[in-house]
Amino acid sequence: MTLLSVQNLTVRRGECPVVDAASLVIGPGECVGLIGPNGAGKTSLLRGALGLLTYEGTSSLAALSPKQRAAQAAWLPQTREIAWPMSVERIVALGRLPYLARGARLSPTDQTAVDAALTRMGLQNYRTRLATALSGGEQARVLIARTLAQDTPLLMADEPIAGLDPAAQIATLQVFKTLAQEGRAVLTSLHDLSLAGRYCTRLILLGAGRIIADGAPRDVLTPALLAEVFRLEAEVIDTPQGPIVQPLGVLT
Ligand SMILES: Nc1ncnc2c1ncn2[C@@H]1O[C@H](COP(=O)(O)OP(=O)(O)OP(=O)(O)O)[C@@H](O)[C@H]1O
Repeated sequence: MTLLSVQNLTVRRGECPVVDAASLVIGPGECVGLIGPNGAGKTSLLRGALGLLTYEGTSSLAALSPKQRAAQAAWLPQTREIAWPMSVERIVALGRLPYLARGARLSPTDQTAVDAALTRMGLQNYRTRLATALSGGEQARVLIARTLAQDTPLLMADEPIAGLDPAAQIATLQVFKTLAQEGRAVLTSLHDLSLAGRYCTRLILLGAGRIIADGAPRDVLTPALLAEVFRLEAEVIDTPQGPIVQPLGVLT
């Protein structure tokens, strides 16, 4: 079964392709990390695949109606600020909107999904707090919980752990890994290469809009590819949990 199929996806910003003929297929059980330097095209690839940017090529998600797409994939954009003075629980419940008739109240199924999302993100005690009165990292966790409440086969997230403390970063990636183990799939951009190596089942390395490598973390996180794509001198250390990348310097 395929949860996302993208073929020859090209996204242009002006004349220039910032995603250049990218193809990828994601199935249940995969936690896929999208890595690459700043400006490589990670956000553009994710947004293009969702049909949120004009694109050439095909994407199975972009081809769906907005309602069908919302039932297939939850989307966590890079921007994390919560503007609405609502309780944490109500913000998370927004993840259920695709399933609710206009004006309808949450069903027991909806409430179960909201409760499960709050629990997964360790937010049980934040339920009644005003979301706008939380710290940046806490708000980020609330918005991740909102995508979890959407309860979709596929979760797509753009730098979900940016701004989270180390424990919250690990806890969040563990949630993503568990979702994959439960038979869903995750596609997430990440800048922490060691966490990407430890928690993702597969990494896609993007450089200047093109997919340079796509495979098992240890096959993608090589000193040669890190040098070529990130201009990074780095040591890759194998551990039982997966590869750890120790950056040593910048190549000129
Ligand atoms: N609104 C825009 N107009 C023109 N060019 C843009 C626009 N947004 C992004 N770009 C360009 O598109 C390219 C890819 O940007 P994108 O945001 O997809 O990269 P990214 O890999 O997500 O980067 P980062 O790691 O910094 O978030 C960059 O060269 C960027 O300058």
